[in-house]
Parts: sequence; structure tokens; C-alpha cells
Amino acid sequence: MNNIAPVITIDGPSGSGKGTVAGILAKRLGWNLLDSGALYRLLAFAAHNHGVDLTNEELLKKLAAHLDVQFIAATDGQLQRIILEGDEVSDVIRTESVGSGASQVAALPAVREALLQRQRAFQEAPGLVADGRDMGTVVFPDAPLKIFLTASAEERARRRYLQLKGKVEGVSLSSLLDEIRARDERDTQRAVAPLKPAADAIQLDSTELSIDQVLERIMSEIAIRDIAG
Ligand SMILES: Nc1ncnc2c1ncn2[C@@H]1O[C@H](COP(=O)(O)OP(=O)(O)OP(=O)(O)O)[C@@H](O)[C@H]1O
Ligand SMILES: Nc1ccn([C@H]2C[C@H](O)[C@@H](COP(=O)(O)O)O2)c(=O)n1
Repeated sequence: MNNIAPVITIDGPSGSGKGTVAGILAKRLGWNLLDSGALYRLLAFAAHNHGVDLTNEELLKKLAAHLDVQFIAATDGQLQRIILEGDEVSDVIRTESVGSGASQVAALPAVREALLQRQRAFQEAPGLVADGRDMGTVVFPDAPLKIFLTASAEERARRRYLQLKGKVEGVSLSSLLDEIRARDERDTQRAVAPLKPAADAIQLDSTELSIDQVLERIMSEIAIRDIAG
């Protein structure tokens, strides 16, 4: 691990645009990408496959420590691919039910501890863009640029609806809004590493901003700090 590699953290609630913005930014800068939410999603998905209850902290901790996962970096025209135990799971882990399971396992302290070093190992040259809930507060507290990206729950549900409509059967705006609110509640109220802005984070409300406008704001913060060479 190269601890000198700079890190940009992007934290925020579900649907605020973290993953989209982090992916574009990493590509633009030529940096590594950590989608930390995917690790919690993979754990919830693997637990389901192995018949492990989402409240069994001891077994989940072991599963987290031994997760057989590969992240294959995005190439031109292709998004990052995620392989779990030999199978491509890039799409199947994106459902709201896996997200809800991820949010449950993520509240368990032993699970978070088991995934901590795995996340820090992504900090390699030339730099890292890390998205999640506790990137700026717990995993990379010394990051030179921390963004806390938000948007209203209604706008986040609307975005998710547009994203899933036509791909997932029976998707409804009102149930997505309920799920987003439930996940917000669990992620912000948990005792360990709750979703909250780091004291030195820049808070960006994207409710009325396009993806390009969000990127523009972040690029100007990168330029001010001169952290991307
Ligand atoms: N500023 C924006 N304006 C309009 N749509 C956006 C904006 N940002 C993101 N989106 C869209 O919203 C959807 C959700 O974005 P994304 O998956 O990046 O959110 P997220 O914060 O990473 O969510 P999660 O934490 O659940 O993974 C995507 O379809 C994305 O294209
Ligand atoms: N750093 C992180 C990342 C994610 N989680 C939990 C909480 C989320 O609801 C869930 C899924 O994340 P997503 O893929 O939607 O970003 O995983 C967390 O606790 N800490």
C-alpha cells in the first residue's frame, strides 16, 4: 500500500449521485476507485447465498474476512465489473433489497472492522476516489478533499425510479421513497460509523444540480488544493 497516494472521499445518502460522480472522477483523473457500498452489498448477497442470517454478527464477520471478490477496473465503454466467488454480480447486487440487506449488515461493528483494511488497501498511486458513508470520517480521515453529497429524499427516489424503470418489474416511486427513507434512518442512526459529514467536508446539495455541475464543483476544489498533479 502506498500511503502517500491522495484520496478524495465522496460520502452521502443513497441516490445522491456518489457512485456516478466517483466513477467519472476516477476515470478523469486516472485514479483508482473504491465503491465501498459494493463491499457491504456483496456481503449481504453472499450471506443470502450461504444461508447466513443478516443478524449473525459472528458468522458475517468470518464471511466478510474471507469474501472472495475481484473488482475489475472500468475500461473505455465498460463499467467496473465485480466478481464474487467466480460469478459476475455487478448488476444483481444493485437491487434495493440487496441495498437494504447491506445497510443491515453495515450496522454490525465486527463487520465494519473486518472490511476496514480491505478498503484501505485501495489507497494506491496515483490516487483514490472512495465513495460510501464513512470514507471521510473513519476509513480515510486524512483525505485532502472530502465531499458530502446530498439531495432531497424525493429527488433521490425520482432518480432511482428513472434508473430502475424498465429494468426491474413492479418498481414504484412511493415504495422507493419509503425504502430510501428507511435506509437513511438506519445509516444515520447506527451507533458505529454513522452516515454524517466529516467536520472538514465540503457539503454539496445536488437536488438542483446536474451531474456535470456537481463534477465541475468538485474539479474546482481539486484545483484549489492542487492534489491531482
Ligand atoms: N445530479 C444528478 N442529477 C440527475 N441524476 C443524477 C444526478 N446524480 C446522479 N444521478 C442519477 O441518479 C441515480 C443514482 O445515482 P448513484 O447510483 O450514483 O447514487 P449513489 O449515491 O451512489 O447511490 P447508492 O449509495 O445507493 O449506491 C443514477 O441513475 C444517476 O445517473
Ligand atoms: N462506507 C459505507 C458504504 C456503504 N454502507 C452501507 C450503507 C448502505 O445503505 C449500504 C449500501 O451502500 P450503497 O451501495 O447504496 O452506497 O451499505 C456503509 O455503511 N458504509
